[in-house]
Amino acid sequence: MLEVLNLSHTYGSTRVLHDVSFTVAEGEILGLLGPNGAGKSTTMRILTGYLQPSSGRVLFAGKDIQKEPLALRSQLGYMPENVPLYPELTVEEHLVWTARLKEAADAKGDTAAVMERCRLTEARGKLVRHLSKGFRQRVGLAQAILGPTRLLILDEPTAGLDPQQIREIRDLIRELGKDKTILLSTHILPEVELTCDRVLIINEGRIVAEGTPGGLVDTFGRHGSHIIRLDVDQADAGEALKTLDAPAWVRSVEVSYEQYGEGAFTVTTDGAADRRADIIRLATQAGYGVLEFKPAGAGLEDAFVNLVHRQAGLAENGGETQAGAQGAGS
Ligand SMILES: Nc1ncnc2c1ncn2[C@@H]1O[C@H](COP(=O)(O)OP(=O)(O)OP(=O)(O)O)[C@@H](O)[C@H]1O
Repeated sequence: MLEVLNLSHTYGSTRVLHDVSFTVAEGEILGLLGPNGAGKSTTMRILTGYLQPSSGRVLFAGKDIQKEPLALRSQLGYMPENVPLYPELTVEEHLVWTARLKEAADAKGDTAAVMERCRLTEARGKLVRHLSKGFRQRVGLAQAILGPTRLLILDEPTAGLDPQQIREIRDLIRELGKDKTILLSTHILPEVELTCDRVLIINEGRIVAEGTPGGLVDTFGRHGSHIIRLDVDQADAGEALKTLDAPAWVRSVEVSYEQYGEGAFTVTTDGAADRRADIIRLATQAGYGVLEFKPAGAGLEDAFVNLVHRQAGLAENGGETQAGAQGAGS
């Protein structure tokens, strides 16, 4: 549905996007995940036509949005990071006004349906200035889906919400995802794990990995820390630790008896290769029995931290900064 081709962007003399390319397929919920300043908002502003890229193209249903902006505008719902709303209007007045701006034939009818969908009906008479942040986000989402919207672009939709509000907005996004294509940005990992079908990880203006949340965990979980539990007691922990710490590719070993039980060690490798078999071999060749072996905290968070660290390490060593991780699990 959306094709992003070689986008680059420069603010003044600072290049913040480097040759960013990806596609968004019809019906999917795609997450753009990256730390603060990675270039998420810049990418989204370009996709919505608010910002002209320094170079690159965006095609919506095959049409170049720079040449034919209306092809996208009428079918796009955009929720910026801070939803601008008029505080002196009620929820309903605001949405009817938005529906009229979007040239709805039945502004009141469409508003009623959208308020129902976004669970705003009970708050219809409230002034926007009296709404909680969670309700303001719902009004932002309601505005975005009014009209013939097929594609929703949501910039940090849960930023600044409390845990209950976050859950409600996530549920709502998933529900909207049943009949809309959604691209959302976030720097919060559980967000993509819980909401998205596919994830792009962006760091320093580059797409450094792409895949399903599970696929990325699988790929990058191999390179991080692992828990190994051996048949050694407390007294022999020092000797076992020395054995595990011997190879140059081991970055650190910690005794983790308290967290993971007697005989447990956390082994962190340099991330350059999959060392799982090597760690087990190291222990067994030294005569230890391996009782348990598992990745330490194999969440997307570890995957993400590993990836960003690896990218930083490669850059320091003058290597290629693109981690070449595209396609993991997708
Ligand atoms: N209008 C601007 N002028 C100059 N630099 C900008 C401008 N907007 C953003 N930047 C810079 O561009 C880089 C990318 O910013 P962007 O807002 O796209 O990142 P982000 O991933 O959305 O981060 P955040 O979550 O913090 O908003 C940052 O270094 C930021 O300081």
